[in-house]
This record gives sequence, C-alpha cells and structure tokens, in this order.
Amino acid sequence: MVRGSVGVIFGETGTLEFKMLVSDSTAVYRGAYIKAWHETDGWVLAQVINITRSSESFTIEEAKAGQRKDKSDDRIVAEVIVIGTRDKEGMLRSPTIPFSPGDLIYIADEGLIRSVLGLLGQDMNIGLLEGTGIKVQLSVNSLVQKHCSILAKTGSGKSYTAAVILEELMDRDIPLLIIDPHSEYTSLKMQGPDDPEAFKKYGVTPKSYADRVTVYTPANKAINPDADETFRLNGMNLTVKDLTSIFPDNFSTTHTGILYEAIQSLRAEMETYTIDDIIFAVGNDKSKAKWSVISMLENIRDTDILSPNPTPIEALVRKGKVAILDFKGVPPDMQSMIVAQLCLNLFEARKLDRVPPGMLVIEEAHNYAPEKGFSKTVSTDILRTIASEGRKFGLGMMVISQRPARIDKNVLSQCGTQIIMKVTNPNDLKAISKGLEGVNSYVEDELMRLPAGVAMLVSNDIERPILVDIRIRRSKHGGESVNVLMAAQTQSLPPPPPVANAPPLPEETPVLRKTAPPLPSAAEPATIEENRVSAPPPKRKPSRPPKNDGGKLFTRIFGGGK
Ligand SMILES: Nc1ncnc2c1ncn2[C@@H]1O[C@H](COP(=O)(O)OP(=O)(O)OP(=O)(O)O)[C@@H](O)[C@H]1O
Repeated sequence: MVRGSVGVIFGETGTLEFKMLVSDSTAVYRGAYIKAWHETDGWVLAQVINITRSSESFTIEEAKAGQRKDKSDDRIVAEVIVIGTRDKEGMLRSPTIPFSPGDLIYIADEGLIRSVLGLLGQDMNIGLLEGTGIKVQLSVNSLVQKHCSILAKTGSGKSYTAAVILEELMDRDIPLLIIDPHSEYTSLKMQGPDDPEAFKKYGVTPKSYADRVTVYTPANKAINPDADETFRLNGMNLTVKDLTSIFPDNFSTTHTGILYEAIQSLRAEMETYTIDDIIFAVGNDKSKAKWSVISMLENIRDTDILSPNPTPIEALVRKGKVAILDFKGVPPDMQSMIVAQLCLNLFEARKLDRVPPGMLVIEEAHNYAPEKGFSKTVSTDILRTIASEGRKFGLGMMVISQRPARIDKNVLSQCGTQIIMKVTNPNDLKAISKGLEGVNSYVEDELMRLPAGVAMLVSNDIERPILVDIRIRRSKHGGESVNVLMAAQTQSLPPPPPVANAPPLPEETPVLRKTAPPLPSAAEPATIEENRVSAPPPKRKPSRPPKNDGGKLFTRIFGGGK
C-alpha cells in the first residue's frame, strides 16, 4: 500500500457511493472523512458510514483458545458515501462518472473538509468536528437571524450545548433574553471548574458572565431568593383583550361583555385605571355573572404579576447584557401568559428599534409553542410570528426542547440551524426527519446512538449534517441531575407533621404567601423594585366581601390556601 493511504476502492462503484478495502484497522472509523482521487473531478471528499470485518481463516484451536495469533488476513470493508468537491465557482459537485476500482483512499485534510462541507464560518467556536481536531465555527448572523433549535431527549446535553452557544453570543455582546423554566441558566454567572486538558483541547478558557447576567423572577424573592430583580407586567389601563388573554379559557362571552362595559365606563371617567378600578366597575353591573368576573380579576390581581411599575423591555434587552426570566415557583399557565406578553412587547419594541437586535431563548419550547392537538397556550401565536417575521427585524429565536414532536411545526420549521443530540422516541425522530432537509434513515440511526456531548448539526450554511463534539463550557453547568440516593442518605428528615394540639402556624409562612411577601430583614435590604412590588397601590373599596378560599389560582399555586 502506498504511504499515507488507508485503503483502496474495490468492487462495484458508483458516483455517490463505493466500497473500500481498508488497509489498517485503526486508520478509519465510522464517520471518518476520507478523500479519493477522481479522474475527472480531482480530490473528492467522502465519509465512511459503515465498516465490517471478517475472517474465515482462523483455526479451531485458535477459536477454542479464544485467541487468534494472526489477524493479517482479516478483511475490513468500509461503505463510503461521496460528499463531493467544490468547482471553480465554489459550487458543490459530485462526480458524474463512477470511481475507479483500485484507486487509493487517504484521510481527508482540513482544507478539503472545510471547503467541501462549508465550514468556513469564522465566528462562534461550538466544538470540534467529531473525530478530528477541526474547530466548528458558526456564523453569528446566520445563527441568530435564521433562528436555531436544540433538540434532544432529556439528559443528552441540550442545556449544556445551549449554554455553549450563549457564551459565544455573550462574548460578542449579543443581547439575550432567556426563558428559563428550571433555573438552569443562572449558573452562567459562575466560572466553570478548571479542567486544563479539556480547555486546551477546545481552545477556550474558564469564565464567569456575572457582569452581564441579571436574573429576574416573576414570583418574588421569598420564592426565588437567588433572583436579582423581580419581573412585572404592566397593570395599568388594561384592555379587555389584555385581561382575557391571561386565562382565555375562563372568560365566556357574557364575562367578556361585562368586562367590556366596565372598562368602557372607566375610560369615560378617568385617564388611568388599575385592575382594582376594573373590579370596582364590574361590581356595578346588575347581573349575577359579575361575581365570576370579579373572582377571575381578583385571581389575576392576587398573582402580583401586574404592577403600575412594569419591568421595561428596554431594561431586559441591552447590548452585551443577558436577562434570564427564571420561572421557579410560577405555575405553567401563568408562565405562558408571561411569555406571551413579554414576547409581544419584545417584538413591538424591536420593530420600533427601541431595543437592539438580539436573541430570544426559549427552554422547554414545547410548553410555550405546543403543536396542535397536544395543548393550547396563549404564547403560541407570538412565538410563531417571531419565528416567521423576527428575521426581518434582527430578532432571533433559539428553541430548546426534549419533545420535538410536540413543538409547533411552524416554529420548528423556521429554524435555519438545528442542533440535535441523542433522540430515541420514534415520534420525535419522525418529527425531526420530516422537518429537515438532508436527514435520511442513516442520520436517524446516528441520532439514536449519539453519546452525551455530541450533537448533529444541520444548517443552511453547511452542506450536510455533521457531528460536533460540543466544547467544554466556560461557565459552570447548572442542569446537573439530582443524585437521589445521595440526597436521601445525606439530607436531614423533614419535620414531623403537626400533632393535634400543636399551636397554629404563624400567619406569615413566607414561602407560601405570594400576595404579601415578608418584609426584608435589616441584613437584606430590599431593592427599589422589591419595595415597589411589595407595596401595591391602595385598593379601592372592595367590590364584595373577600372570599375565604383565596381564589382558585391562588389555591393552585400554593396548595390548600390558608
Ligand atoms: N459537551 C459536553 N461536555 C461535557 N459534559 C456534557 C456535555 N454535554 C452534556 N454534558 C453532561 O451531560 C449531562 C446532561 O446535560 P444537560 O443537563 O445539558 O442535559 P439536558 O438534555 O439539558 O437535560 P434535561 O432535559 O434534563 O434538562 C450534564 O451533567 C452535563 O455535565
């Protein structure tokens, strides 16, 4: 065999595939990029998709001993698919006449791999082309403008990979707004543990992003003490649509009619009005149905998410800054409502250039933009709009989910870059391959076997799906799963249930009360925002005697009520 070659083409050949007799069992592996000289096209890039090894020459003695002395007769055969070559105009071409049996095969060099695959981006370092030392660098513009999805089954490395991309975007001062249902991204503030070898391998250094990241809680600091700020939506001059879109299933036509009349009368009377004013005005209605409307409005008011001092979108989306909306302690239907309102504000603000171009990151996207037939949420429409129109306004979206089959197809299909990690659920695999060009049964097979930390990258900018060994995070990873056994063995037991004659619990049990969070202690001075939120405007005279059960939503959020 000629020096440097790893095999020879043999048997029946085609223009898109051929077989190769491998000369050295360690020289090529499944997925390896190789090159073959083609008589008309020159060097052509190809990839090994399967390898088999066979031997019929060993003796019974060798088999009995479980050892073979001579393996030199083993026949190692690789199945190869042709990727192609770039012509003078830079177009990808594959040969039109078959490869020639007997021609030698070599390991492909970096230049050929980069140019043929289209790995010419110079921006974001997300890792290494699997099995090589070649850096995979994506274009920031393309990834942000044309949206991106990260899909994988749970525990395969979605949030790790997302954080790697977010770090790269932060290093380039791209504003980010992250919807974080499980407090996984707050650890961007912390530097990752030192692992010199891994950092050297991927060409990065550990880093904390604490100076860029602000964590917002739509609940309060008693529920989420790690948050930096509270997040509030506008509670002034709410329209019928604003209110009914919060919990659309609860408002019938009659309820909407009552609300409409009440708000009309308020508008005729005053320039600005609060939700308490609306409750008061609804109280003047003559019908019995008003009590249901009042109850629903009180439920909305009691969540505390509405405030006369809402968090401005301009504070969340700023050059070089990252806002994390940490949904810890916020019930799911409230989360969708908040995502809907927030994204509407974001889209409007971006259209009017009130905030800079940036990226909206949606974790657990199947909950906020579910596919028809799975569930319905108020946030789907605006997320669809951003997916289809965001690009025009420089508003990108990163969609992250463990259930690709359950995400709205209109949203998923708009993502120009797909990063897919291990997926085994057949419906999810089907959803992925349906939505992507260039994903065939070989690719589906590959997806089921991917090890943690390796992703398949499918992008408009890259000629065919590639596997990427995702780089180490610069910041600390926050999505570690809980070691149940260790927790059970080390954590102290919860206090025993109260005995019959035990004294009642104090009136304020901080974590459970949301409408009146405890005042901060002297050691922990409250921020201005906290004071603002914990002291709502004086309420008008109650429109009816308060109910003892505290309202349905309140009960749902906090369990049994008082
Ligand atoms: N590129 C990587 N390098 C090193 N470790 C990784 C990498 N990707 C994932 N991991 C490890 O794999 C584990 C699971 O990753 P991650 O938390 O990102 O999974 P996930 O898909 O987001 O899971 P979930 O759906 O439960 O949130 C983590 O403990 C992480 O440390």
